[in-house]
Amino acid sequence: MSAVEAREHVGWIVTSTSDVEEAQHTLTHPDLPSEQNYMERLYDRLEDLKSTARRRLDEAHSAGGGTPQARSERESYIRLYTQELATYRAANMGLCFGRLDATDGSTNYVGRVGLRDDDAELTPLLLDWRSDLSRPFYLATAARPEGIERRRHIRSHGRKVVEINDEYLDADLAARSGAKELDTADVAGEGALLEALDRARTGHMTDVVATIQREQDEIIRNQHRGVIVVQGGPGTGKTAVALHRAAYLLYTFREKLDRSGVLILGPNSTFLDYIARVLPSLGESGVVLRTIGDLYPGIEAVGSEHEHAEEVKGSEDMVEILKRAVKNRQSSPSQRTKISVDGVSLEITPAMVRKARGRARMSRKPHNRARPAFVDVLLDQLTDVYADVVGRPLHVTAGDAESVAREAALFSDPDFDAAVDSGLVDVVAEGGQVARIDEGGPEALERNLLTADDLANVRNELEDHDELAELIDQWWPILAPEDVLADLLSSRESIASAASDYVEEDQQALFRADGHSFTPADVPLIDELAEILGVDSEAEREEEERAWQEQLRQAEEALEILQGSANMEFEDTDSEILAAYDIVDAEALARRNRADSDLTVAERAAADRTWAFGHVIVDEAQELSPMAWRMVMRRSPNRWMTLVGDIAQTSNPAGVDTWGQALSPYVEDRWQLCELTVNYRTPATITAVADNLLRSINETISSPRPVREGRYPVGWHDVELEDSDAVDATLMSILSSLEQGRSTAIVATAQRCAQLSRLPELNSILSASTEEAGLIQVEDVRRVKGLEFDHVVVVGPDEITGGSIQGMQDLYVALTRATQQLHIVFDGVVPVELAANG
Ligand SMILES: Nc1ncnc2c1ncn2[C@@H]1O[C@H](COP(=O)(O)OP(=O)(O)OP(=O)(O)O)[C@@H](O)[C@H]1O
Repeated sequence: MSAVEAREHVGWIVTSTSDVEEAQHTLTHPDLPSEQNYMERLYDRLEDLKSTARRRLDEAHSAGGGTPQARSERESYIRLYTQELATYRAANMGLCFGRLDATDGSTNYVGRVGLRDDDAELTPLLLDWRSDLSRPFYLATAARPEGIERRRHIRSHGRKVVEINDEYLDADLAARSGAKELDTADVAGEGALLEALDRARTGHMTDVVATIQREQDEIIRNQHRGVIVVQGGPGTGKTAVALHRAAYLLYTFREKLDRSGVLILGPNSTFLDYIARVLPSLGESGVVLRTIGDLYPGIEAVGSEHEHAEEVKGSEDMVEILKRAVKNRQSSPSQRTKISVDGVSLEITPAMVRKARGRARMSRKPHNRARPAFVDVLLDQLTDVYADVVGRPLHVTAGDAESVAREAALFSDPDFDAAVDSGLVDVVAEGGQVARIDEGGPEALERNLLTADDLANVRNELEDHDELAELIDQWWPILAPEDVLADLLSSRESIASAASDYVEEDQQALFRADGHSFTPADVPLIDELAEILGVDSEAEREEEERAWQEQLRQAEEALEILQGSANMEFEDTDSEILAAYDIVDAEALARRNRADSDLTVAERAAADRTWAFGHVIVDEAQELSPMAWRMVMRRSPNRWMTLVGDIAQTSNPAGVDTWGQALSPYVEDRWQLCELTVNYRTPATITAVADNLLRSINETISSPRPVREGRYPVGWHDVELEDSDAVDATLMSILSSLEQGRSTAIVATAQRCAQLSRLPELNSILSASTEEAGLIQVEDVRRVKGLEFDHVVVVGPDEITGGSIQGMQDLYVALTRATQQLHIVFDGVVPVELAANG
């Protein structure tokens, strides 16, 4: 399908095949003055609303004191006006970009934000692009006009309207408007998009709200309340769609999502930085942006990983290995241990510890939360031992006096001899030696000299027993997930024990030296361990709530005391005198110590491992390993998710091969697949080369249709890569041939990047480049996922394909990053997969 056919596919009425230059040619539209007036009116109204929000915000800030209720109301107002102000500020650029003329004669303007007049009827002046009434702006076609007869695209610079293009959805009206006007207008609607696509790229993505296409809009507004998967090739706008969907959902389900938050996960921090401005430019700030590497609160995974380790750690087998690693920390002694309580020596046998461990395991609670069971069973047994030793009358039936005396020492009971003499001790002797001392049976128990209170006291004493506490910490320690993982990965013995069924090579892959920082592949393991251990924010919250109630009780007590003494002090004095209890209530007093009350939902959600997000969006979702899916699914108990990705671009060896396989453990087949089929980034000249490679990766995946033909052929350069001078000279020659003022990425394997960054000529160009003049960067091929540049120079394609298990996919990603020009620098051999075009 040609670029023009692709444009028809996305729903434009194309009556001419003119290119970008022609589309940009602006005819003076007869409505330009009236549209300029309307634009002025909109901006004036926006200014009014901004100053009102600013004034209200100032008032809310300066209002002091008040009851806790007033304080919390004030905080809500501050949040509300801050958000309003951010929305109005964000709407400043390109405030209005469309107009819809309906067949019933009504007219609506479409823009970044909804505006109403301040008349009595609050007449709508501008529709928010996300409102239902705005939908035909994105969806209406000649075949399905949705009650619209004309769609107008308005381009402006600041307040100045610079271009108006009309699309007629009604043939009669188009004819009445005159054929010439119709042709030009129809092409110009397309021109708005082509102009946007042709624009020089900075290091940051921009929103596409004025030019969202039909198939994209259908996904953005998809009402399915479960999992939707957005599959699309490179440049089809998956990221754009994901971000606009977040803005749409926050607008449409504001109340619910304001409370629960939206999480957007991206592949790496460079990518998050690249997309970070899109949502604020749409007026949305309450979204948590994270990578898998920083999704676990308090952990920042910056280490790098060998891909074999990435594969092993990503496999779901790790769940069992981690469980074993935790089990291995639940130990029992190999010998009897003695502790002394009130001068009484108590013996703890391995069997007693094993019994406690068995009971704790049987509780089926996570490790840390099973510890109380372990402690309980151990203390019960020790209390019994104490009772046996101290309180229970014993009965001697046999044995010689000497042996009995030796046993007496064991019991540290000064009255033991007396007990033997009086026949209270039951010693069983064999062969002239004491074989064992029986508990004495039910009658003896009945005669136990310790009361229930005595035993309770003994138990309390055992609870506070330092030596015993240390032993318990050895046998059933409280564990932190990051410590368990660090200990496991840095000990070959621990790995061998926990992963005994792994082959040597896989065990090796897990090992790393002590003190190594965590990698992104470690983070899902830490999260899994947090589950196995029971590191639970819910429990922490309960604990916090208990602490809060305690603070409140203490504050009430303090105020009561104050009140009591005030009654005495002020008995005969002026009743008008204000006492502390008049102006501070218990809650306000207690609240002074509470620091977290001002946190936003996004801040609280980001800090809480167990936060249940209202909606979760995953970009480049094909990169998630089975372990990472487990982690992400925990954040989305309601399974309302938008997963965006392209399985042809999977570079994680543990990543997704098929969506069904990745999702079935969580939602079986209850997920919806939406596909994007048009490539907005890469022109056809570049796509042709990438398509050759795609066929080698997966024959069944069809490549998206490019919307632009492209002005430049792909450049091929045969250079000996080990000859640094030659490489330097080639790169210089390529860079000087590129259109200036545009961004350029030189993409290679990490190893080759290290060589490139030492090339003298290139280095001086790199350090002198600026964003304004067109940034030039050297980028590791593993870091360019999701990004785009005007020009891309791929160095050493065969090194990229041979450099990793997913090398072909990495090269495919690299080839599809350019919006304008692609150059390929190879060393004698062009990978066969590209050769058709070499
Ligand atoms: N409707 C649109 N109007 C204008 N620009 C668009 C539109 N859709 C996509 N684009 C632009 O096309 C480019 C590619 O979009 P995006 O990065 O979202 O694609 P992607 O499918 O996520 O690509 P990849 O999988 O390769 O990372 C971006 O510059 C984006 O702004």
